[in-house]
Amino acid sequence: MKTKTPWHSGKMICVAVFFIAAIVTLVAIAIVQNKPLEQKYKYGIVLDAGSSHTAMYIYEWPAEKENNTGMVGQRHKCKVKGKGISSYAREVAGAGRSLAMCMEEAKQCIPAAKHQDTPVYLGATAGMRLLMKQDRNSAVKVMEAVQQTLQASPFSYQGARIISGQEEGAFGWITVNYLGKNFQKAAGTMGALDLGGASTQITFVSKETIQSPDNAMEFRLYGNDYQVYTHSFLCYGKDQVLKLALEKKLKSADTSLEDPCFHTGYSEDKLFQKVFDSPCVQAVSTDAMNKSFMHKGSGNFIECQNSIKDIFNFSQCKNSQCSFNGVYQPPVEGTFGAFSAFYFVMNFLNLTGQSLADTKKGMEHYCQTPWNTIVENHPKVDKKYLAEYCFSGTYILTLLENGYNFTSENWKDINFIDKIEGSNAGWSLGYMLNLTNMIPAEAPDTPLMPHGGFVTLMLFLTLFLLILLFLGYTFLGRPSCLPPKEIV
Ligand SMILES: Nc1ncnc2c1ncn2[C@@H]1O[C@H](COP(=O)(O)OP(=O)(O)O)[C@@H](O)[C@H]1O
Ligand SMILES: [Ca+2]
Repeated sequence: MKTKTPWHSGKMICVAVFFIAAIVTLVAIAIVQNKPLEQKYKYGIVLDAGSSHTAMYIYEWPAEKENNTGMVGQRHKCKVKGKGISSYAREVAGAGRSLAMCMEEAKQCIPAAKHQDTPVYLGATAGMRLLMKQDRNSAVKVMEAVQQTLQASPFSYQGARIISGQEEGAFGWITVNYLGKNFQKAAGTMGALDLGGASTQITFVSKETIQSPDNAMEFRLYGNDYQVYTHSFLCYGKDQVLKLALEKKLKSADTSLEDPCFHTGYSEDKLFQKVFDSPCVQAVSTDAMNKSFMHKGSGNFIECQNSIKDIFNFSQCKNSQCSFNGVYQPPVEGTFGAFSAFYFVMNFLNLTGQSLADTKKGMEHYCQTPWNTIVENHPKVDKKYLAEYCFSGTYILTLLENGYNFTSENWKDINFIDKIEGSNAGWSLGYMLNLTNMIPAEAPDTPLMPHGGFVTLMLFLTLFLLILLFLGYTFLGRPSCLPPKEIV
């Protein structure tokens, strides 16, 4: 007598084939679905036309994640050779030409197929704001020249304009908080301190209701409302402040000037024109402009600080409190990112992580070091920068402590930063994010789990059910719906 097992029955073979086919299909689908999607990148270009120089930034981001915070990163930075575009007032075509090399780099860096869809923006800051005051006609022509160069590139030209001080401050704040992924954190945002050559910006969220509309900016980002205090001080960038400081010390009849903000042994013949060529200082006669004076250092931090205090007006304030020059400012709150020249100078001086008292001691020591020692110790550093670090560091300390009212308690809340997650801190990223609508007002709906995770989970659950079914069949006997075993 032979017993025919169910495995030999046509029905069971059929079921088994279906089971196996189903598992193979599921595994295949899961593998295909989970294969990392070929990342499609998008690109954007921003030219930061500063008073001292222009920098081109190329940003990139995965196309399908453009509304997630922190997804846009800096792919490449190109420094334009030569000075800022405002220095081309007398030879405007040169401003356009100066950008050509960086635009060429952009063509190499961004895949050709993407050129047409890559937006390019140029934003000019305080150098051009000053030229606009001094010589409007030339300023307009400089902007036209840079516009022409950008329009001639294969990228999608989106505009070249002089941005306002409020925009410069606010977009710097957006950049640091976007890169720090702070917009979706409960911990709050970080203030932004930007020091340029011709202006400086302070931007932060204050508990206090902003008392002057010029200093208030409102944003709704990722479902949260932010009221931001911002102010840009034109002429208080470090290059213009040096002119303001020299103007205070120089009399038109002087042939030499002893300056505590420069090192002993430093001595340089300078034209009056170098000091008085800016709308930030009082004009002098053409005669006086052509004279020169011997700029000599005496290297004394305390005296330097006292001389720098003279360029701030601390006396008048129409609001509950002010920073300086009658500008309303609520008390500083929270942590701050201090970038651009704040970082360059304090990083050079090795004073980015010290207490306020130690920072002052460090400055005192640095300023009294003789010029020849400084030159010997830093043979590779550009002499122009090198000569000015004592002045710039002292100005930074004075601006932060006496201007913005940072104290020895909250000094540690200032972080001197160059980059966050590989991208430079500055207004340019925030500017592009804003213009491309990449920061949504409301938080995007996020699925419970990523797609890949979902497919994997479904696969495991299905396998688990199949195993249960199989075990159920072998241990508990055949379901009653199957035909009874035939005994032959
Ligand atoms: N390595 C460096 N050391 C010191 N200062 C620097 C260094 N690199 C750039 N700077 C200074 O940083 C400032 C940048 O200002 P910039 O962005 O051109 O002007 P603005 O923002 O006012 O239009 C300038 O004063 C420039 O001299
Ligand atoms: Ca700048």
